[in-house]
Amino acid sequence: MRSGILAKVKRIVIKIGSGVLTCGDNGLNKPLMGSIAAQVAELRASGRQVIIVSSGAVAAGRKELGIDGRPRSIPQKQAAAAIGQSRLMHAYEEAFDPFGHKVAQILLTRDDLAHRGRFLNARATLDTLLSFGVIPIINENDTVVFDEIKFGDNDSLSALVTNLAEANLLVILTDIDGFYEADPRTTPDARLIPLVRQITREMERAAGGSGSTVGTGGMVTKLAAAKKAGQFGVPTLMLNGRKPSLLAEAFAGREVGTLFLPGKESLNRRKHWIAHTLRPSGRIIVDDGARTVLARQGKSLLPSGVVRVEGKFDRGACVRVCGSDGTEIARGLVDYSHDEIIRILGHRSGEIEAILGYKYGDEIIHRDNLVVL
Ligand SMILES: Nc1ncnc2c1ncn2[C@@H]1O[C@H](COP(=O)(O)OP(=O)(O)O)[C@@H](O)[C@H]1O
Ligand SMILES: N[C@@H](CCC(=O)OP(=O)(O)O)C(=O)O
Repeated sequence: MRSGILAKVKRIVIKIGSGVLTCGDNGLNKPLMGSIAAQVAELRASGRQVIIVSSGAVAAGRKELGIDGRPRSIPQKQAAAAIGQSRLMHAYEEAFDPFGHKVAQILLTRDDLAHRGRFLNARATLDTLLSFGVIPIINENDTVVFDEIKFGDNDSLSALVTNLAEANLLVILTDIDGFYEADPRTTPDARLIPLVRQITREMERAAGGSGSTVGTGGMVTKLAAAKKAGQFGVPTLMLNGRKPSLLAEAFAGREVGTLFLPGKESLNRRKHWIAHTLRPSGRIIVDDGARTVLARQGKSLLPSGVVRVEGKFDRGACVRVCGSDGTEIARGLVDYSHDEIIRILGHRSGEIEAILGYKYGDEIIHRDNLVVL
């Protein structure tokens, strides 16, 4: 099954973790970067396109600044990223040069992808680079981000880039052989899970944080990324990137690492973007009747099912739709602002115009703009 899946893949996003690219306090692991470049060059020679999402800027910069361990403040981390990012790109240029491949740097914040126009712009740039045969290397723009516009970790970023690029495979290269039934740091005899058909709650509980001083998120964010890619119909292959030829071996048919299969039903690009890239700005609490029809029948959210609104947002904003127990059941783009919803909630759609003096439509969230989670 694996080789069947990998044989069909045309466009791949490869995420490379800090623990793969750096070796302790000695900065970037250039020999290993060379072997990754050789394997990527092989994939390119087989007619596949590759986009890299690379971590490592903070870890590389930290060495240059003489910071021991993790940077202690946000400005320190941002300064480390500023110096490390140029070192990182230089190392990639050197690694790909012997294979005749050019690389290009793309630094993103969540805002760049949450704005539909900028998202499409980034997409056009990616396509153009790929059409010139260049290998795009993406990282979070760590030097300028703050909480509101942050992806937070590159596992999440790689899942969003998979959507951005409409790739058919996400590869996560990390510092461990794959996903284990328990965190191997605390359970040394834990077994590797080679194939995951569906990410369960139990698996999420088995995923721990990062085991190194350079990684962010650990297995928690990797599972979340595999889940997001899966909702877009894309499988995720997690491999040990420290082993120099594993990527090539996996494509040659060797069953290494962990393969996460996508779900049977997948979201289209726009709904995936609403669910995962946009940042929700408020909550709409619905009654049990609305909850059932949204979840089971894929209907629009009408004012009659709304019980309460939390937060302030404009028409067109992305909001969470929650049940009365607070569980998030869906996410969507609202046709009315928070103060308009407060006035029409609990009423029939036919009454909207009489209450507001105007009407955009019958729905608070139209089903085309609603994603059940
Ligand atoms: N169930 C698990 N299976 C495998 N690794 C796990 C698990 N739970 C936690 N981990 C930890 O996650 C680490 C990989 O994540 P991280 O340090 O963030 O790497 P990266 O820099 O590649 O993103 C592993 O080294 C391991 O210590
Ligand atoms: N953007 C940061 C990496 C953040 C991150 O997610 O790191 P990792 O867990 O090693 O993939 C950097 O370049 O240092």
